[in-house]
Amino acid sequence: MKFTKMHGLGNSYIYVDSFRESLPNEEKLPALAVKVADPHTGIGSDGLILILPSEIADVRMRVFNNDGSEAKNCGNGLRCVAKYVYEHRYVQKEEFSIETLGGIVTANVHPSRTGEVHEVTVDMGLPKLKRKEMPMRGEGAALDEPVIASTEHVNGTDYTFTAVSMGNPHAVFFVENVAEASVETDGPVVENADLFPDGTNVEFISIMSETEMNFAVWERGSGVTRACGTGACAAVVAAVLNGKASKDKDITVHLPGGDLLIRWSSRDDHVWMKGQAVTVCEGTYMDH
Ligand SMILES: N[C@H](CCC[C@H](N)C(=O)O)C(=O)O
Repeated sequence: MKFTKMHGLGNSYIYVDSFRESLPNEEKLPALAVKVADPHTGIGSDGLILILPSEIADVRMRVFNNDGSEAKNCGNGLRCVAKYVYEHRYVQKEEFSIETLGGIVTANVHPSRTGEVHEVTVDMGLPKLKRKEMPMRGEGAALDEPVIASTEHVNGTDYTFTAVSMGNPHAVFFVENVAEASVETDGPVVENADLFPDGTNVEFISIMSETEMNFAVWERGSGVTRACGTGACAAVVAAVLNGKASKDKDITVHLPGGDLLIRWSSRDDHVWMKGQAVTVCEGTYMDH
């Protein structure tokens, strides 16, 4: 199976182009994601991303984490898919739509004079803030309420976080210093809490200024990654909701793998993300 390995700020995936490659049967996709992601017996990545035709957008992206679970969205993946489909001339325009399980987004590539794409802007659409939209468990009217700096009791510990869905769920914690955040202990506890029927991604944020924040992430289904595009969007939304940042400003999110520029626009309430997209290599995977 031919593949392309790409990354956004070190958040890498194995991309399979279904316009060129016949895909394995549906039921084999989770196991394929686990196999190709393995750094020793596979190719090595945070998961698998499929590039597919779409009936409702210019192209469709499917995302599988390295545990085989399918995700509804992937910000770094969207930028790499946009780079790939533009450079392979599947689209002939610089602005086009991408279908995800979490909804349709709009990508804008910024090609160099040689037609290569190194940076992409994505309109990630509306953040979803209601408890039931994460989804999170709750009762009655609370399901229609946002979860802002809410303290929830998880496995005997109180956790205070803000919940934001970018099509996929994020629990955002504000900490003094992300370097001291207990990403690998609190991350999996929150990810797998009964509170989240579908699990959740877990972000740890420290605010540096009105337009800058540091970021660490425990991703649902992949663990610690160097970057999470949807997580960076969720972090900026959570910061605004908590009065720690403002809408309509380009906020630099410093992720372990590099920086993303995120803006929550008051014009249409959409979240915009701008960042790199890099092709690492192409090859043939010998499934076994
Ligand atoms: N682990 C995520 C999917 C990948 C998201 C992340 N890599 C990004 O760039 O947004 C989830 O299960 O929702």
